[in-house]
Amino acid sequence: MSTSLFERLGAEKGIIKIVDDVVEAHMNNPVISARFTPYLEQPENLAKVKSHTVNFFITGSGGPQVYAGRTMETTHRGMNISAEEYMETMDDIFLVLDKHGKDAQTKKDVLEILWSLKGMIIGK
Ligand code: HEM
Repeated sequence: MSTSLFERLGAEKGIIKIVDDVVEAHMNNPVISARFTPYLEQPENLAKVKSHTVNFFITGSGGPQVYAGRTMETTHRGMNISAEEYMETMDDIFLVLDKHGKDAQTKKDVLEILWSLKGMIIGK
């Protein structure tokens, strides 16, 4: 029997660590940091966005259905996110998955999810 992506990402604990590291990587990525550094001044808001993102990946990877945040289109509407910025977020995510020792199949599964979301996030 194959292990779910949720399990391979380390279940809730593993996903929390991955999201923490990805957000830190975004804060340090010069192409997209301006989108994220303002949240350093709003710790409560940052915690809420992080917790929604953790729940989004728990739900989307085959864990319990817990996502209660907004849709991807609603969340990113008005941000006018470019394809380049989207590629940078993906790069950050894959560097973190490498750092956490995730295998090629796991990264492929994550890539499939991110690829399917791009039309809901870019240029809105
Ligand atoms: C790679 C695919 C992406 C996924 C899966 C994703 C997912 C999410 C999720 C789940 C939230 C929280 C929604 C909520 O709190 O209701 C969020 C918020 C946010 N995302 Fe994304 N996102 C992606 C790409 C991007 C990109 C490319 C940018 C900009 C460079 C971006 C900027 C933001 C910002 C600034 C927020 C906070 C919005 C707020 O405070 O209202 N996201 N994202």
